[in-house]
Amino acid sequence: MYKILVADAISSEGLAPLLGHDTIQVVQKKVSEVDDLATYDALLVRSATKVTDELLSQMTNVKIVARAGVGVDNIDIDAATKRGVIVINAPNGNTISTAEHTFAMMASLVRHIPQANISVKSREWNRSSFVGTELYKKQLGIIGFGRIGSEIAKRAKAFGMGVHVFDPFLTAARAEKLGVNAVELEQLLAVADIITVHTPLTKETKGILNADTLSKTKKGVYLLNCARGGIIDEEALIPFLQSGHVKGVALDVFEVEPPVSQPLLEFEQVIATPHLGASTKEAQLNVAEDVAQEVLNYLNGNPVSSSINLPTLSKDVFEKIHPFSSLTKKMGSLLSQCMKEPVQDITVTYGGTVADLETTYITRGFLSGFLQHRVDRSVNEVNASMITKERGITFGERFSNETEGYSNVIKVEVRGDHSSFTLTGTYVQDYGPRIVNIQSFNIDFYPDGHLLYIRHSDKPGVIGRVGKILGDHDVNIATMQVGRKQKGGEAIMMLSFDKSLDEAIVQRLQAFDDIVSVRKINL
Ligand SMILES: NC(=O)c1ccc[n+]([C@@H]2O[C@H](COP(=O)([O-])OP(=O)(O)OC[C@H]3O[C@@H](n4cnc5c(N)ncnc54)[C@H](O)[C@@H]3O)[C@@H](O)[C@H]2O)c1
Ligand SMILES: O=C(O)CC[C@@H](O)C(=O)O
Repeated sequence: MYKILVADAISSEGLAPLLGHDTIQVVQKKVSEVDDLATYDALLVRSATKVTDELLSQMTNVKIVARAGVGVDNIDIDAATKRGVIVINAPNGNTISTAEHTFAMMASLVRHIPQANISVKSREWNRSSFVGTELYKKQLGIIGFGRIGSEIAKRAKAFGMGVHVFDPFLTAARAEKLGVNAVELEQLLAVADIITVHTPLTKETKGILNADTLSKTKKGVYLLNCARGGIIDEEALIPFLQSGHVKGVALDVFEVEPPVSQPLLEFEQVIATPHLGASTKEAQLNVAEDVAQEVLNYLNGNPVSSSINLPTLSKDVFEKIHPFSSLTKKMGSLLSQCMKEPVQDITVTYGGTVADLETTYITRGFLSGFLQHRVDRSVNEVNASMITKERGITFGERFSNETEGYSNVIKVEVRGDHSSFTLTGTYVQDYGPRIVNIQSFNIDFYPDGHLLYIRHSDKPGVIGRVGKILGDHDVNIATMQVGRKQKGGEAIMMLSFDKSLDEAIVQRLQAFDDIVSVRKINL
């Protein structure tokens, strides 16, 4: 049974994909009203709930946090990642609503509609105070040209406006396709009659419109922020409003929400809404449906397409990758149990058909399998790279044309303080995962269950003695593979059993002269 906590006001209709399953219980309550936080598998929020490290530490069973919206600034992504909790959002569902809201704010701003509305309702008829400005032929500056920014550009062009955009990640081809003028920030500031911001709030975008950049704008400029509070520095705005340099400002978002003591709200020429960009029936239905479906996918072991802390994969791609990431997880676990010393570096080399896939995900599979024996917290594809780095282990990927006769091959080399260990695996269609080389010994076995890895001398009688000891302890050998490089040199054995071996048997085997080492492995 999966338990899902819906902690903010999310469209009930949109949660339909999660309802009506015998195996899923959906609870709609604020976090503060829940006393069994540790029993929940998934948490769904909008922006009201702050998903902090502290909250996650209480939700010890949570596997996924879903944000029904775009911005994830109310979620501590690093804390979630460290705990192996996937964070997803709903990036597309509220784009149109927010673009339309921004446009409504822009029209309201230049035509003084909110002020005129208050005036008329106060029984005044004061037409001369509300003379506005046309949008037609005005120059619009858009900072941040993603989903919402580009929808605003389309609408601005329909209004006959010139559109200038600043976005360091915007390609010239996309700007040309959308018919906008891609410029540097300074050029945008100099040319725009109206500036609207549509970036996430990051270290780079916080205060992107500040005292310095505002001083480079045209006198009489209008500003809008329907993205995140803080992208326009609220305090820095005040003198520009007082001097009339900034003619008007429209704010849907604030550095502190609700903005109870925000002095900007005292200005007649500042209009505001209470974070309403995404507040339409359509947007709320869209984002709720999107996250509900994604949570269902994740809990059912299927890929999610809008993860913040995991590479996003389509179902097709996931199906291609899954056999390889399962193989590398086993390889990581096997290698970690064979090589019992501190590790400095891990290199995963891909050859053949697997090299064309999203290998970062497959490498994360190896890291999570490897680390699960070395860390005391849950590790999975979400937090594997982060924990590896935290442990000071470097890792990288290589690609090779060498396939050693297989259609696909994954070779891992792990370098430790005193030695290194290599392991090669392949996935054979209709047959499954195989380990085909250990430490340059060719071998062929299925990486699963209870195994024993023995390094020994290639001498008559060694295999017989191993068999006898196991027989003496009533242990049935399920499979046995041997490999050697040359006659009479060192050799390896990989045995599999139906149950885990007692440590005493391992000790007895280890005591033989001709046995170099014995490792008990559980996969
Ligand atoms: N008011 C609301 O209710 C509401 C609703 C939805 C989204 N939002 C906010 O709007 C913002 C944009 O949403 P979106 O869906 O368009 O996101 P998006 O990711 O599609 O677009 C953001 C764009 O900002 C650009 N960008 C990043 N750093 C930049 C920088 N330093 N300078 C200039 N551009 C930069 C990115 O390249 C990207 O193109 C988000 O912060 C989101 O939280 C607010
Ligand atoms: O949940 C909301 O209404 C706000 C959503 C919006 O800020 C977002 O980032 O998607």
